[in-house]
Amino acid sequence: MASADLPAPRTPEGRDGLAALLAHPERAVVALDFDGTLAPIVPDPDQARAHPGAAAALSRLAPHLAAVAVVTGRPAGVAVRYGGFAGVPGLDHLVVLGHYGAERWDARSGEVHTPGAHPGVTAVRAELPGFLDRIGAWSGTWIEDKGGRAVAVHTRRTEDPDAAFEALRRPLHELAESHGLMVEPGRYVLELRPPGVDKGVALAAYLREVDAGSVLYGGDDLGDLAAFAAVEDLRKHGTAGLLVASAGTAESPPEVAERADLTVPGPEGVVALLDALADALE
Ligand SMILES: O=P(O)(O)OC[C@H]1O[C@H](O[C@H]2O[C@H](CO)[C@@H](O)[C@H](O)[C@H]2O)[C@H](O)[C@@H](O)[C@@H]1O
Repeated sequence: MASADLPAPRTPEGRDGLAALLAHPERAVVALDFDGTLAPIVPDPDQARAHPGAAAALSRLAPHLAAVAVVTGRPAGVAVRYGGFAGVPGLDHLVVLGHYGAERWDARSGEVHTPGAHPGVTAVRAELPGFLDRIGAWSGTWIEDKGGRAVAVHTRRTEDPDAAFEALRRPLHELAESHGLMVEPGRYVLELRPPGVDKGVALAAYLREVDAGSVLYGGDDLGDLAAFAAVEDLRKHGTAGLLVASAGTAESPPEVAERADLTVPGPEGVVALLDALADALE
């Protein structure tokens, strides 16, 4: 049963995706990015927390669905803590795919499975402060240490975050390449991490694992486009999918909203959508 509060996707594929979720929720997966989608963007990544209604909305929705997952660039354990996802009734089967799918936390076990430190990341973590000094990175450029699987360089707190970001692109690509890493660009952040997995690879594998009949994926940033591509590919092969952009601020990458079937205003809009879906299914 549809709810009056459910927004209508603007594409036929999106409308099919929503219809499939509502018709057969027991086969549907809802997968969401963390920063910018479930959690409002803030200047300090350590201060990011899920929207106050996020865990509650997910916990209302999850019992009706095949699965709920969070797919994030964060270490899985960090997303679990900042999301307040552990021990929430209804979220006892939640899965968090962290580090773009390299790590996995399962609510069932409470454990994180990680491939462990990557030697290239270990080397870059040591080299990066001196490297940024040498290339004259803008004042306010800041290194986020994400453990052994990635290191992120942020420009949000510089005087000109766009210029500081552009100035870093090439040198960081060269540094990453010299250590067998890749650069994942995001909102005023360039992340150096091992290649081989992305949100699309991780999402597609998870959907196969749970034998999903349909999927809703929501994201806000460039790293989410790989997951969008995975859903677009599944749609070509008969699995219905709804792509949701969490957008609406000047810094939201336009590519995300352009590719989405439905755009909602940031984490507030995402939580309202989850609640509307739960209303429709209850
Ligand atoms: O895949 P996500 O869940 O979206 O995580 C991607 C990166 O997000 C974080 O950075 C972003 O959020 C910060 C806190 O709001 C913000 O300050 C920063 O400008 C954004 O780019 C995080 O810090 C990264 O490690 C993640 O890779």
